[in-house]
Amino acid sequence: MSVRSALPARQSRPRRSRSLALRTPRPQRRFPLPPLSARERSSTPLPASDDRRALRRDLRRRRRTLSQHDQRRASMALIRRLMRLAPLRRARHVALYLPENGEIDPTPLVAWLHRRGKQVYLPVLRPLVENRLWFVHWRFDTRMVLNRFRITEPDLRQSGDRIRRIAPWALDVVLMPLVGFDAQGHRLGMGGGFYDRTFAFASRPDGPRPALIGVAHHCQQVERLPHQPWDVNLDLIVSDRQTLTPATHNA
Ligand SMILES: Nc1nc2c(c(=O)[nH]1)N(C=O)[C@@H](CNc1ccc(C(=O)N[C@@H](CCC(=O)O)C(=O)O)cc1)CN2
Ligand SMILES: Nc1ncnc2c1ncn2[C@@H]1O[C@H](COP(=O)(O)OP(=O)(O)OP(=O)(O)O)[C@@H](O)[C@H]1O
Repeated sequence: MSVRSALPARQSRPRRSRSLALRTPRPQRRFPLPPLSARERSSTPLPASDDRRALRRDLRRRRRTLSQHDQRRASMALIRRLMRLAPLRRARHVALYLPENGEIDPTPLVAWLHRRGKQVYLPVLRPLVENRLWFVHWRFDTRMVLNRFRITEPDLRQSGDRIRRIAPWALDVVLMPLVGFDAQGHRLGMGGGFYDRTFAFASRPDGPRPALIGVAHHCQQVERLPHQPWDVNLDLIVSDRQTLTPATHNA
């Protein structure tokens, strides 16, 4: 399926004026990141820190610097790992995302999912409620729009029979885009708390819940991330290099 073909042309963001950029002192970077070689990019852990915003920015920059070739190779390696996972092989309803900003690309999995009769869902920013997601069935005729973060998502304004939402608890597997992760299974997302809020119910011991699988490039692994009380626990983290089962939570 062509993801991008139906998309509206991108508009460039307004640039900050040079004079403003010169007048505003740049904050001291806590994680100076010199340009990395391809090998270094995928193996250097960043230091532990509680400065989530700075870490988020640096990790986002890190994944953005991957070449198209590295991106494609990482995506294929990720897909090969995902296809082996029992929760995904068993699943009927699978949520993934359209990659932005250097995120590892899970969409080559879609053909495999469809061949096995599985239904694929995409996150949509939930209207009127603060930072929560809906999940909408993604079909060949789903009309797409850009949301306020300029991420492509299904258009909620299309006619009722073409828009099919699923309750988050009814999903079998959710592939969650990570900005960072550590070996304990702690995660760093985009900072909106969208996935944390939407899947907060998954921390309760009873009731149905999807398998939450964080996905990222190997170079997004850091030594240690602090656990926040509201962080949803992941069942697995899969990168292009490893499949990680978080041993303990809240450690
Ligand atoms: N591909 C993809 N789709 C996704 C997510 C994601 O992480 N990746 N989301 C996962 O949650 C949701 C969108 N969440 C987002 C949260 C913050 C920003 C963001 O760019 N924040 C800016 C500040 C924006 C502002 O408030 O002006 C920033 O961090 O600089 C983008 C998306 C739903 N769709
Ligand atoms: N279940 C929740 N209920 C209310 N607020 C929440 C909940 N989960 C997270 N938040 C709030 O969302 C904000 C962002 O959280 P955090 O920095 O952990 O985001 P993130 O995990 O990077 O983002 P995401 O969940 O979208 O991937 C925090 O201010 C946090 O208090």
